[in-house]
Amino acid sequence: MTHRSDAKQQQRRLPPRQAAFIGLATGVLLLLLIGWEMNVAHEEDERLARARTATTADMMNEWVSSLLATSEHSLREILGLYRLNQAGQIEPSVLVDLLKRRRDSVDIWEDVALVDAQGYVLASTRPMEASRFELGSSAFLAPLVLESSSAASPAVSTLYWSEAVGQLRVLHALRIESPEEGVEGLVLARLDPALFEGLMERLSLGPGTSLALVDSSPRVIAQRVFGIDGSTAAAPGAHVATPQLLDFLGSDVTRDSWVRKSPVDDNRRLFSARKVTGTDWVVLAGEDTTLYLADWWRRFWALVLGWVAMVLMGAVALRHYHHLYAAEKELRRHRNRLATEVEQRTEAQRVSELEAAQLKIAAMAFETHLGMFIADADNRIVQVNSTFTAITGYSAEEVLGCNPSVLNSGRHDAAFYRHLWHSLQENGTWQGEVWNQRKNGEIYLQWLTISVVRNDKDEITHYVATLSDITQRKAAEQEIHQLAFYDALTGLPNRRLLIDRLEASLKDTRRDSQYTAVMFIDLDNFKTINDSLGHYLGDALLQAVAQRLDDIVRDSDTVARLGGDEFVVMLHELGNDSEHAVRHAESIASKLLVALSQPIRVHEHTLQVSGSIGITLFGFGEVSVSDILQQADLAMYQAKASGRNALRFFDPEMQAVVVDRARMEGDLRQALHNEELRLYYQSQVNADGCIIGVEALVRWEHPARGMVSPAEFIPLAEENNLIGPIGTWVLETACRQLARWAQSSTTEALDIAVNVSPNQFRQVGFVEEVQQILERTGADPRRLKLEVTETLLMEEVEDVRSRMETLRCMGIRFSLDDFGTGYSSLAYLKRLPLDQLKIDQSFVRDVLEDPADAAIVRTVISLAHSLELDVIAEGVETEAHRQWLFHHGCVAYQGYLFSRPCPVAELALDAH
Ligand SMILES: Nc1nc2c(ncn2[C@@H]2O[C@H](COP(=O)(O)O[C@H]3[C@@H](O)[C@H](n4cnc5c(=O)[nH]c(N)nc54)O[C@@H]3COP(=O)(O)O)[C@@H](O)[C@H]2O)c(=O)[nH]1
Repeated sequence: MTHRSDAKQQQRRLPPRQAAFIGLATGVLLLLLIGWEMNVAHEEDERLARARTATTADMMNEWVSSLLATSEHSLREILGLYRLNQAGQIEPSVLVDLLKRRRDSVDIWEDVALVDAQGYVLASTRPMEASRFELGSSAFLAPLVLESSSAASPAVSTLYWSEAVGQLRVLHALRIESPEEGVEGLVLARLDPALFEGLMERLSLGPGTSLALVDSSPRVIAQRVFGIDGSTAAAPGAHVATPQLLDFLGSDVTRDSWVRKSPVDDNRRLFSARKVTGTDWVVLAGEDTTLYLADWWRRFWALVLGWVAMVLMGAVALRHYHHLYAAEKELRRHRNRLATEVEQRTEAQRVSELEAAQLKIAAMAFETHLGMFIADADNRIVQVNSTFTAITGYSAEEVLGCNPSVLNSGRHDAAFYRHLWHSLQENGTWQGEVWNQRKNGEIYLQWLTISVVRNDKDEITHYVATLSDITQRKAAEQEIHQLAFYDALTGLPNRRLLIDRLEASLKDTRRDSQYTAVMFIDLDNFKTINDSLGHYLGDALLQAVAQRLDDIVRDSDTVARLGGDEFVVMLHELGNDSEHAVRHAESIASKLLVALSQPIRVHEHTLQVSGSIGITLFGFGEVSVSDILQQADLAMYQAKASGRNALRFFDPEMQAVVVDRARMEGDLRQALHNEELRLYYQSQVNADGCIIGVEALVRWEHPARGMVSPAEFIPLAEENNLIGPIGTWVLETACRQLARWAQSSTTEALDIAVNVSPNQFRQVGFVEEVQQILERTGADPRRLKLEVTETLLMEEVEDVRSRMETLRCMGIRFSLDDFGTGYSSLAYLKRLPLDQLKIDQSFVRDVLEDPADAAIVRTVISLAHSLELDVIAEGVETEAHRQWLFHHGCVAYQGYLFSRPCPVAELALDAH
């Protein structure tokens, strides 16, 4: 019986050959499984690396595109300036000035020039620029001027050797063309590739990554390699013509990726390539394969070693089995029972050894570079891997049995988790970004994937979660975003973001019909400070200015830095009432001017700056972003021309006025030198109609404009510090006339009244100058009357009084001009050494019709009488005026009734 059953068992048991075959098959199967698993892991690691490099390449593409968009915008602005120049509205000298300001405000521009279709330089920011660009010989420039089909939008060049700077550079060019003239020329901006490299340097990407900007030749414009010893970045100009890159450049695709040895440092990398939008430049973001596959190799070797161990154990087991089988055969007849037991034990041992090997492989697979934890159906953690511990800081012992909520940061609300659980129940999976908290309290961002495991009865048995820390990637993305849209020095929005916001605001205002104000701010004396105290202090000053501007506006408004010392403030939602919007914008701009002019403490220095602000409003009607910025810029230019620390609004005619004023200012500087000023005289008569004196009134005989009224050029002279020399000339000419008249008995008693503007009167040395003129000309001071206005008396009254006293001691008299139109304080009438009140012509004009004007004139006359001052009325045009004035006690007159201002030769002095 025992023998029979032993024999039966012996028949059922596998012969050693079959067992060896099965063992071999199992080994091969496991090898295949390992191969499959490693392949999947390799693809996954490569996919993740590709995603990372793609993100970096996209961001870099976005960044470079944004810089070029800013450059393009400014090229178009320069095109606008060129048109104004062509229309004669901008002087060539002003054009160069405006080009320089545009260049200083675009970070990536080194120089900018306007060239005509033959390549002759019309205007350039580089004083030593060659006078002609060889357009025809340049493969880049020639098509722009010669081929009518080439793009109207700007184009970027490949790297070229610039003779002007003696280094490699790239050009950004915009064609100037019109339907009538065809191609008229080019706007050319020269870009220094070092700038792109400098910007890349600021990125702190992960180790083993590289970034390159390549032109279409293909040569490196700029490259950076991050955090790998022995890896070198290529110098600008290095050729990187790999087959993959050449294929990519020659194809229509705009994005691609490949793995190959870098032609620069021979390191094997995975590259993601992007064509920079609107150009044939390429951004290449690379990641070193040895780094992103490091985990993969660790797992590969662990699995291979595990497999080898298992094969060895299997071989040992088989060998053992073979021995036992033989022994069993040998002892079959004698020790059937014993052999059966041995066989059973052997079988159990074999199975447990195989199971142990399989478990070991599974455990190794669990140890991936992603954090993993498994929770049971009650959501209690049952297993974590070492990467989980590395990411969260929690060891397995600390979290086993705990709810995963131990990782919660508190940043997500209940609705977030409700949605997560709902997705798990419905779809069996959920993935997304989650803010979690490490054991040390640090909050970090992770990418979490949760999958549900179900049994045969479709009941949930486990949850498997993988998590990866994406804080660094997010920080890099944020950094690139910051660099693309914000100014690195001040942290304010840059030109690109400002343009985006302006575009958005244009859409909003069209919808809501609300005004938006745009203010262009330029610091008046920044360049001097920057040049004299150094860029370190200049930068600190700009940061302080940015802070001040930002402090004044609302959070919903925008303060942006365009570059250099140019800032833009955008005030949103100013309502639909234009007057209210203007008032509001003016009040904010005034606050900004006050804030800017306060002393600024910067690194032991106390600095003082001021600003000029140009304002434009939009909200109704069609206008483009470019128009808005140009309007504000021109308004700012006018503010600067008006004497700085000022604000100006733009209106439709303003552009022409600005240009006209700039030209007139230049001409006025020449007027004295060219002897274009003339002194006219208007007689002043007494009650009998006899001339008792004259008022000296200056005229400007402009060679092209004819006779220019002082009402037009005196304010301009005041704003540009020209009033001093002009006033001196008037005074000296009038005094010479007095000296001449003193020689004739007919004219010796005539007075001359000379207008003195407040700025002229306040000038240091004015009193001494009057004295010197009197000495030089020999004029009798008692015949000289200085006409001052009320505005002079509003500030520093003591100083004014003391100067007037000194001049009066010399014998000079004072007449108060335009009395009644301004401050009209009785207090200063009493305190100041005045001799005469002059009734303003605006009251005399309507004295017969307007009872209010009549009352004012009566009051001025009686005031003069009671203060024992003379009184004279100007603007007397009719006999009725004269009679009314005479009737009310005024016995001195000036006006067209008696004579118009005229050259001295035409004065009717015989009436004296
Ligand atoms: N600082 C200086 N200011 C000067 C000087 N010369 C002139 N001015 C000021 O410019 C303003 C305009 O002057 P003008 O165009 O010469 O006008 C004067 C007269 O022509 C005009 N006037 C005189 N009589 C009449 C009249 O009957 N009707 C009429 N419509 N206008 C008349 O009034 C002006 C004189 O003004 P006032 O000086 O207030 O007496 C003017 O403000 C000048 O002051 C200069 O050398 N320096």
